[in-house]
Parts: sequence; C-alpha cells; structure tokens
Amino acid sequence: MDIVKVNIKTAGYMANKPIIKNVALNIGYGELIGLIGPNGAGKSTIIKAIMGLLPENDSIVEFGGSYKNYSYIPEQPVLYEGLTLWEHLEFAASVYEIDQLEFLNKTEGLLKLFRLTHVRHNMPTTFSKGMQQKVMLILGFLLSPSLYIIDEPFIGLDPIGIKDFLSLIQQARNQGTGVLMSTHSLDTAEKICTSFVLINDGTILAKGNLQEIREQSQLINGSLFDCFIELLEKTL
Ligand SMILES: Nc1ncnc2c1ncn2[C@@H]1O[C@H](COP(=O)(O)OP(=O)(O)OP(=O)(O)O)[C@@H](O)[C@H]1O
Repeated sequence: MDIVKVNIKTAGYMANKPIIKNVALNIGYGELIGLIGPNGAGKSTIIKAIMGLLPENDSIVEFGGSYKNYSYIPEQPVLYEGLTLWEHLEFAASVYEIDQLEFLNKTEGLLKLFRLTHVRHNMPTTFSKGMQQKVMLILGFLLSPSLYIIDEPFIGLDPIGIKDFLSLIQQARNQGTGVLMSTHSLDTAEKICTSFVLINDGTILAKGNLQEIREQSQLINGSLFDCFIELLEKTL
C-alpha cells in the first residue's frame, strides 16, 4: 500500500489556464521521491495541488491511511514578527497538539542538531537565510507524519546543515516515512532519492529510478544531471 496516490488531471491558478497536466505519482513507505525540473516547470504547483491549496484543481489525492497526515516544509520561510524561535516552537506544538514531554525532547534534539540552541530566545526574523531555513526544518520535523513534503531544502543550508538534514530524513525513512522533495541539487538527489519525477512545462517528462531515467534518456551510465539535460534538450 502506498502512503499517497496522486493523480492530477489539471491544476493551476486561473480557470481554463492549467499549469499542471496529467501528473500521476505514488509515494510508498520509506520512499524518497525527487521532484525535479527547470525553473517554472511546476514543481511547487504540484506540491500545492497535493495539499489542496490551489483555486483550480482537478485532482485525486488518496492517502493510504485515509486521512491526510503530512508535514510540509516550504522553500520560503514563514516566520512571525515578534515571536522568538522558542515561541514559534511552542505555537506549533499547541497547533499540532504535541504532548509536552515529547515536545521538549524533540525540540532539544532538533535545536542541538541544527546548532540553534543558543539563539532559541531570539527572533528568527533577524536570523540569516540558512538559519531561517533550519527553523522551518525544525518546525516540520516536530511532527512525525507518514509523509514529508519538502520544497527545495538545500538552497541556503551549509554543508553541515545539509548533512544534519539528510540524517533526519534517513531516520524518518527507516521508520517508514515517505518523502516528496523538490530540488535543483541533482547530485545530492541522485545519491539519496529512491526515484525521480522529472517535470517540464507542467507535465511528466520522465519518471522512475536512476536506471529507468537512464534508459529513458538513453544515457546508460549518465548521471542524473546528464540525463536531465539530455531529456530536456530533446524537448527544445
Ligand atoms: N501564484 C501564482 N499565480 C499564477 N501563476 C503562478 C503562481 N505561482 C506560480 N505560477 C506559475 O506557475 C508556473 C509553475 O511555477 P512553479 O512555482 O510551480 O514552478 P517550479 O517548478 O516550482 O519553479 P522553481 O524551480 O523556479 O521554484 C510558472 O509559470 C509560474 O509563473
């Protein structure tokens, strides 16, 4: 059984102007699906369609456990003016109804992992871009859902932040959590993803594991980057 089956017939922002057409993908337990594609291809729009956040959306999104149980980590930090990092965490915990002991354990571990313990009483609106990205990751990882939806996590994170993020993802996957992650970091994606969905102009250009992507691009030993370029150049 999959965690979620997604079938987007059409989706977009305005009536009769679909941005996404015929995108189907499934995410299974423990899988990490890389959603890749050029700027403006429609990755974020697919994510919004899955979450039901688009005004125009002819999609079927079926969660295996029958209820929506996911955590979304956006590309652009969403932070509240006037709240400290700790207050952001407490606010999230009350919205998610996380048990106090679990909250304290988790936040301690996450703050330490991302090296933000010393600034927990400061305002994240004054943090650097990478520190703000880490705050969004901590907020996302406070929950233990069956699916993480992560929009471009790598931009702005330093190498240690990337390593720490990857270890969290790996731990979650070991427990069966699925991940859908959009990214332009193809070298990292190639190493960590179980399969890929390559989007171009709102539709699927190629899909499958690295071997299948190689076959579809006819680059038998190609890197994900080479296959991506090859497949895209064929569309020009
Ligand atoms: N709020 C919006 N209203 C109207 N059109 C939008 C909106 N957001 C995105 N679009 C359009 O939808 C298309 C796909 O954009 P989307 O943000 O999904 O691309 P993306 O693949 O995530 O790109 P990037 O890699 O640059 O983040 C683009 O043509 C964009 O102009």
